[in-house]
Amino acid sequence: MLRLLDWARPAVPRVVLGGCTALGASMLALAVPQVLRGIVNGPLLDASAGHTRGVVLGALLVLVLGVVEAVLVWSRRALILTPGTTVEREMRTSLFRHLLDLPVAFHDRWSGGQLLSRAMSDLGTIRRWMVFGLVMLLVSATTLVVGLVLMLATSWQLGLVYLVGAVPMVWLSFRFRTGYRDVARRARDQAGDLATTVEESVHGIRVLKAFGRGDDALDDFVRQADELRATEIHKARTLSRVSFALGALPEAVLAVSLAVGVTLTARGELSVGALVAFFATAAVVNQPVERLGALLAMTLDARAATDRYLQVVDTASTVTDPPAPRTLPPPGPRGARLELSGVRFAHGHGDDVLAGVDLVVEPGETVALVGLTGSGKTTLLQLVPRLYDVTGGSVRIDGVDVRDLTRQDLRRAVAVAFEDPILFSTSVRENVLLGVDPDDATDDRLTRALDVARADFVHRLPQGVDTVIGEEGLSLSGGQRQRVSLARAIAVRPRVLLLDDPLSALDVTTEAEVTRRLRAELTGTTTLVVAHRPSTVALADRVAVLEDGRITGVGTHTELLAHHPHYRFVLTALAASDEPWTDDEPVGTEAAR
Ligand SMILES: Nc1ncnc2c1ncn2[C@@H]1O[C@H](COP(=O)(O)OP(=O)(O)OP(=O)(O)O)[C@@H](O)[C@H]1O
Repeated sequence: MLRLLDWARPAVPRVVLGGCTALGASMLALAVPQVLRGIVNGPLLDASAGHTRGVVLGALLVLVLGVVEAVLVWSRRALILTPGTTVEREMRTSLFRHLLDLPVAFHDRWSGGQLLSRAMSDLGTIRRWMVFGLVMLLVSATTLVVGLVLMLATSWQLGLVYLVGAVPMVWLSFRFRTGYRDVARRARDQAGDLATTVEESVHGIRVLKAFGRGDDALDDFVRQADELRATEIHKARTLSRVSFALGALPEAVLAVSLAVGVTLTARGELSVGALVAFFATAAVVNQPVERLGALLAMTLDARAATDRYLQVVDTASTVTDPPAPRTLPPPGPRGARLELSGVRFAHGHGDDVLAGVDLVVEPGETVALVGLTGSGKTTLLQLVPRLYDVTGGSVRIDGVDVRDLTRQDLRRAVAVAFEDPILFSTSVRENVLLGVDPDDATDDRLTRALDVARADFVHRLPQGVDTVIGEEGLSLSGGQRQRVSLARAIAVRPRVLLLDDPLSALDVTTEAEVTRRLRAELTGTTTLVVAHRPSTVALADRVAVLEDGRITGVGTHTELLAHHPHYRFVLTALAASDEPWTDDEPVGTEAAR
């Protein structure tokens, strides 16, 4: 948990100061019994002393000590509150920054709910522990030690009785620590799974409703909620057992001490004042002992939360900037040369999806990538902007390996329109200009991109391009979202444009219009487009066939149709699942032009 210092360092002075005030308050509480001893042994029992005056002075001193203690307790809260929230914000920001930096492969493995629960409830737990648990644990431990010393000094026999009683308490605390640690971690992981279920159900609410599977989702949720409840009850039982023991043991020890103490006083071996002081001190010391269970539980919860937090933060990003980055040569008038040589890739520890892809897209050229479903077309596209890194071979833009560029330079040069267009809950303008440098984010750039993507419907939205579109653009239709997403890729004016079946949700007329405009616009851009429809192939100068993880044919549509059996097979499969495909369809360079 020392690792928390990485974020908490600036807050340390105030936390230490807060800890000191809390300690001061505890010490004052321990001072009260000593005043009592003075009162009992002095003005109360000593007939020669001025009774009333002494008692009143003593009472006044106790009052002052009480008031100062209260002020110190208040100061602790005031001192620690702000740094606690600051540390939480810093840790949350670090986590989010890191999540943005981690490669897509990481996000493939991690569910949203697990990340969300780390960012929210785990960090809340860590903050509460830092500002309360940690401080109180240290203060309680110090109070305990100082109190024990005072008790031993007051009467070594009674102090010894108390110390012997402390042995089972320490043993119990250690046992509790081992048992509670695992269950605390399990509860947090289960809460993360539950959050994932909520997130997925809300995300897929339309599917659940359309298929009438709401009850199944609810059953699933209730099962997970029950599991979490069982773990929480197990946790609470473990804590209540130790809390009971830590509450009852000191009382039992006090009962024994009382018997021993009264005997010692009766024998004249201990003054009445010392006896009173011992028990008043024991009453102060018992408070932290009784709190110990809850504080230990809080600490172990915070430890589980810290482990979960560090698990993400310590995951190294595998897609990083090179130590000595290269820059791309100045852009040519026709776009960049995209070259994939011997490219291999496997998702996780699975089989190779790409097993030696060789493909060159010349400057300004548009190549359509065609292959059966699951052949790896989307995967191949994602290797260019380094959403994943190749496991073999290389991807080069104008002769420079994409891994030798900084990610910022690379993403300025490459833009992608994904098949599933994700839009953010911001305005159309911000969505479209997302990848454009702020200095270049002009109205002209926006309008032109919207025009080419035939997304001019946005001008008819209530606030035009400033209309905030719903979560993931849900308030737009599928085709509208695709066009905004396409406009976003075009607005970057990249050297290399990657389109993953970007027009699949458009009607035939709109698609033909977008295709025409794209062809006119893409003269200075090299484009690789995944095609599922003949009309998308119409965009292309050449077609590349992806088969068994390799490019097995490159040529115009007509050439491939004549000589490539797998191409014909893919086309038949695509045509069967889509619109009719005929030989005289206006596709390929010759036909399209
Ligand atoms: N994130 C992932 N993790 C693990 N495997 C994946 C992942 N994404 C894709 N795959 C697998 O990789 C293979 C290629 O998938 P990919 O999406 O690249 O195919 P595709 O040719 O684009 O398919 P489609 O035409 O249906 O869009 C598939 O077998 C798929 O199951």
